Amino acid sequence: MSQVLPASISAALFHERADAIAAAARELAQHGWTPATSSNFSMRVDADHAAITISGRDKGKLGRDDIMLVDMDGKAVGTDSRPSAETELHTQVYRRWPEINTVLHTHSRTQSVASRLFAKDGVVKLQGWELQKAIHGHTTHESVLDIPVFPNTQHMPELVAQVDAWIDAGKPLHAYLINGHGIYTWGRDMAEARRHLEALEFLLVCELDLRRLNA
Ligand SMILES: CSCCC(=O)C(=O)COP(=O)(O)O
Ligand SMILES: [Zn+2]
Repeated sequence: MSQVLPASISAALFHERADAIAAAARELAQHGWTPATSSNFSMRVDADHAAITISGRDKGKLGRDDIMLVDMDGKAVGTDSRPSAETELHTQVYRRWPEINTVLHTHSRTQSVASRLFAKDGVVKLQGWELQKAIHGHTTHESVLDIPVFPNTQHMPELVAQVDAWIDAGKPLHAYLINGHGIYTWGRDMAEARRHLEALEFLLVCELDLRRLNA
C-alpha cells in the first residue's frame, strides 16, 4: 500500500527515516534478535509523526516500503497499512521525551530468557559493569542501572500505563523488558539507540552467565 505524506513532510525526509529503520532492522535480524517477524522499530519524523515498521513483516528483509507513517497517538497517517501492534509503546516514548528520535524493540533469546528469570524481582539491577557507561548519562560502572520487567499483555494501554507509572514515580528509564517477550530501548538518534540495545544485550548475557556459574 502506498504512503501519502502530509504536505509538511518531504518524501526525502520520510525516505531517509525509512531507509535508516530498514537498514537497522536487517542488521539486528542478522544477530538473530528478530525471530519469526518479531520486533519493531521506529524513528521520529517531526513533532507529530513517526515512521514505524508495518506489522507482521520479516524484519530481516525490510525495505523502504515496509515502513509507514503514524501520528503520536499511534494512528496510521496516509496509508491503509497496519502499523506495528506495539506502536503505542513507541509513540509513548516520543511523547514523554521530545529529545528521543529512535525506538528499538527486539526479541533476542537472551532478552527473552532474562525477562522470565528476573520477572519475580520486577527489575534487572545492573551494577559494576564497565559497559553501563554505554548508556546515556552513566559515567561510571558504580552507578546502578535498573531495567524494569513489566508483565506481558496483548492490551497495549496496560503496558503503556505500567511504563507511565515507572516514569511518573521519578525513576530513570532507558529501557525495559516485557516478561517472556523482549526489550524496548531508545536514543536521541539511531546510533545511540543501537548502542543502548547492544550494551543491554551484552549486560543481560553477563547477568545470565553469572547466575549460571553461581548456581
Ligand atoms: C510474531 S511476533 C509477535 C508480535 C511482537 O511481539 C512483535 O514484536 C512484532 O509485532 P509487529 O506487529 O510489530 O510485527
Ligand atoms: Zn514484540
